[in-house]
Amino acid sequence: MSTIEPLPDKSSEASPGVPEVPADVLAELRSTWTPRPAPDGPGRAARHRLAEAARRLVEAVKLADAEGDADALQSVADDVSDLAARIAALPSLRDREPNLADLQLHERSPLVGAANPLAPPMELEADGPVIRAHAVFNAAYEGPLGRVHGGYVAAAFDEVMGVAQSGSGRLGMTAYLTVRMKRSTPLHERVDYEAEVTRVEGRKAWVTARSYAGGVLVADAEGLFVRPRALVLQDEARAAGEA
Ligand SMILES: CCCCCCCC/C=C\CCCCCCCC(=O)SCCNC(=O)CCNC(=O)[C@H](O)C(C)(C)COP(=O)(O)OP(=O)(O)OC[C@H]1O[C@@H](n2cnc3c(N)ncnc32)[C@H](O)[C@@H]1OP(=O)(O)O
Repeated sequence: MSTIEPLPDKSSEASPGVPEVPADVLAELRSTWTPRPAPDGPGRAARHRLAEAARRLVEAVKLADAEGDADALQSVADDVSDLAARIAALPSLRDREPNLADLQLHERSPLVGAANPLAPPMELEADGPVIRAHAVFNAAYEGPLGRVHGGYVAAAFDEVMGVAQSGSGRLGMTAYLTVRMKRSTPLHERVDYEAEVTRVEGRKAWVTARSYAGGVLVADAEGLFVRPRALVLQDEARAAGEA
């Protein structure tokens, strides 16, 4: 757990241009990702454990010293290669229809997914229309020495802001994302995020976000999320059916 103070709560400061979203609509939009569900069985718990072990593996590989014992490196390369083949031979999600638990952001996402070894994983939390998140990036995410790669800085914002757009009452896709990296984002320490919708116009929602390390602002971002035309047509057909 972090020892830093919680970020200021801005959820009561209604932004102009953001419609009030009924609680049941927000809950429905967020049902695929919050709260982080407990594993729905021993297989899923084992899969999460596997992903966590794979995260440690990736970081250890990243840090393995080329000036160390070359034979030992060759030997573990063989072992890891065998292990990859063993895992690939297990029953695969490619072989069946994914269920709801498989599809959850918390399961599969490359940023928050417990089953995805690429995910740090980030933790997400809804606070009214504001989404808060935190993550610790290990050595595998290094760009500048000791600091998080800018692409991952942006990816983390996309995830948090992609979830925060639920504050607009519906979900779209990232049309643009602008990140201002004011300071470099540190590795190995908790980074906090907050994001919220600032404006909604038709199927467009603008979202802003900030990240902090040790309580100090390191980056902020603005993005536009657009509900694809095809989905808007589906929404309208559904609404007409319900009327
Ligand atoms: C859809 C729901 C999916 C959500 C599922 C979530 C489930 C879990 C819940 C939550 C988790 C979220 C966590 C994940 C977060 C990650 C999100 C991502 O990374 S998404 C992947 C990266 N983004 C893409 O791949 C987009 C690629 N682009 C497109 O598909 C289209 O360009 C799209 C949908 C953005 C717009 O296409 P059009 O054909 O529907 O609409 P047009 O007519 O082109 O634009 C509509 C309006 O938007 C403006 N617009 C579009 N793109 C713009 C841009 N780049 N900059 C400025 N304006 C733009 C246009 O000028 C137009 O404005 P005017 O109506 O004329 O005023």
